Amino acid sequence: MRLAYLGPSGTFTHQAAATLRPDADGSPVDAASDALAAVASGAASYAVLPIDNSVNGVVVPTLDALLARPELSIVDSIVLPISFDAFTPDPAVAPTVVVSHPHALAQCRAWIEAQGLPTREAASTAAACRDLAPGEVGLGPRICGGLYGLATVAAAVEDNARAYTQFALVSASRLPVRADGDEGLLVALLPEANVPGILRRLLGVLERRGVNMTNLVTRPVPETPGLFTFLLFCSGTFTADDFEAMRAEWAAHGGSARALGRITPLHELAGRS
Ligand SMILES: O=C(O)C(=O)C[C@]1(C(=O)O)C=C[C@@H](O)C=C1
Repeated sequence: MRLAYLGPSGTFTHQAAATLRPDADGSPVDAASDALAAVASGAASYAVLPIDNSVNGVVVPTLDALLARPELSIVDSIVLPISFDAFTPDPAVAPTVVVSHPHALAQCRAWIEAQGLPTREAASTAAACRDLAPGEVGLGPRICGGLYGLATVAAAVEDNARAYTQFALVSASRLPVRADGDEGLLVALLPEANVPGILRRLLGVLERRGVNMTNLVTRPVPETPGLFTFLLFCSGTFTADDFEAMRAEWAAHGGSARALGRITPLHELAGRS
């Protein structure tokens, strides 16, 4: 069974994929859209992608790729602690730039500032570490040091020692929509039109049903300039029937709802060690 993940070997996403589906044959790809294209075409049974980080927020390329693939849904998720080490391919050469995934650079601001170095973005943490030239410092998971023959400049350079990223397992099969206990649901709501009060009316459905919204993200609808999809990160307890009733209410208020799948609200982790 093939599983496409944001690669190359050694990314946090690789670690999430190996934990979610240890039996799968992992296949690294360069971007979220490529991973979902592989599932949509049947070339892979699953994809694993990062969704949101407790420090830097949602991973926009993953959300956009999911919105573009209504035939796919999130069937499982995992939340992993995130810590970055700084690596160099050649300790004898003075560092000139820090390279990593934009989410990694955003989570290590204090350390980067203390070095007084500029930054450069890479497609992933492991891609940054794999492609380092002398004088470049890469930020990535500890495993990248051994994988890519690098020397460690500094360990655990993140600003926040309790950072988490959530990763989604995506497949073409649709699970019945429900959530229980500390699970949540990610819902895409497309308003019919951008008119005054539409968001308040749509969110009223959650309030009346006692469903908590833990995050709200808006993404443009590429085909309709000025129209946005609202992505609702919800937490609560729903049955499939509850969701169908909510979907009908949203439709009555001018919104079409699609459940992207079950996720873990990151605030649920606040009390965990
Ligand atoms: O580059 C990686 O290692 C990834 O798996 C991507 C990613 C992300 O998209 O946020 C995953 C976790 C970390 O927060 C940093 C980068």
